[in-house]
Amino acid sequence: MISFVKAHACGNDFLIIEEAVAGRRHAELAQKLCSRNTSVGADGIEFLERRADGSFFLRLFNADGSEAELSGNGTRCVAAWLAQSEGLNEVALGTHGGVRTCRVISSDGPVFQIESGMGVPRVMRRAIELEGVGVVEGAMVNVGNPHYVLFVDTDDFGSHGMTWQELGGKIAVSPLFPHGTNVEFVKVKSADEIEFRIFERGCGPTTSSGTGTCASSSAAIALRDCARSLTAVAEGGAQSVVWPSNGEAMMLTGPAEFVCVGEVFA
Ligand SMILES: N[C@@H](CCC[C@H](N)C(=O)O)C(=O)O
Repeated sequence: MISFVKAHACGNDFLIIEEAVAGRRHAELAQKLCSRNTSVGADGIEFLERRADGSFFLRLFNADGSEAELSGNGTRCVAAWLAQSEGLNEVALGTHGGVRTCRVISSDGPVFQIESGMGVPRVMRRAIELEGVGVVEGAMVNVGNPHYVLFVDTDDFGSHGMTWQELGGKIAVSPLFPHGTNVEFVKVKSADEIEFRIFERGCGPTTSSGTGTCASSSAAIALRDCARSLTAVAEGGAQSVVWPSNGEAMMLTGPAEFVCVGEVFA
């Protein structure tokens, strides 16, 4: 049996498991335990390593067993857990995408509001050509992990005669991105509000993404003249970002909520 915590951030859900009990089974555990029909179900697993010097390191595995550099929402869920279980109201969490420092702003029962330093986004305008689709105009954005951001103005976020889920699925696995990419479809609603949809690498359509929020927002700020402080609304809810200047870290604020703790056969 493996002990876990389940938490979500705007519906983007994660299991938190101590690295010490993972053995070398990270990918296998992710595939097994993230299954929504046959196990607990989640978009990914955050494996929490406690290092001898007192620092923390997170390894994120997507539901398909692939390892990603980091998750913004998953990191926030872990920060909320460390606040709840160990009273750490500010914590630095190492990830393969860089160290993310998270600070509890408020809490109400199982719901925590947390501000996270998300590093400096890198935005590069880039048109891509997809077989059977044609040219797609968008931007490659790196926020510790890779994203491709497209701006759309359709009611249903579709583009190129496809639903956003269909087009997102094609872009995510295009050979143009050898390591795959997360994909966001962004609508600018006003100077300080965007709405977006997310096709996540290694997991598919999700209701929210922390790094996706940062990628979409930084692209909207850099390429669509949006305000440096804005609200990004996904299907699972809103998060807010502040990006003081292109060379500075983006700050992301949003919720994390505990669902349950338990033990699972694995
Ligand atoms: N939902 C996450 C992103 C998770 C990682 C992603 N699937 C990847 O492979 O990069 C977030 O909140 O950032």
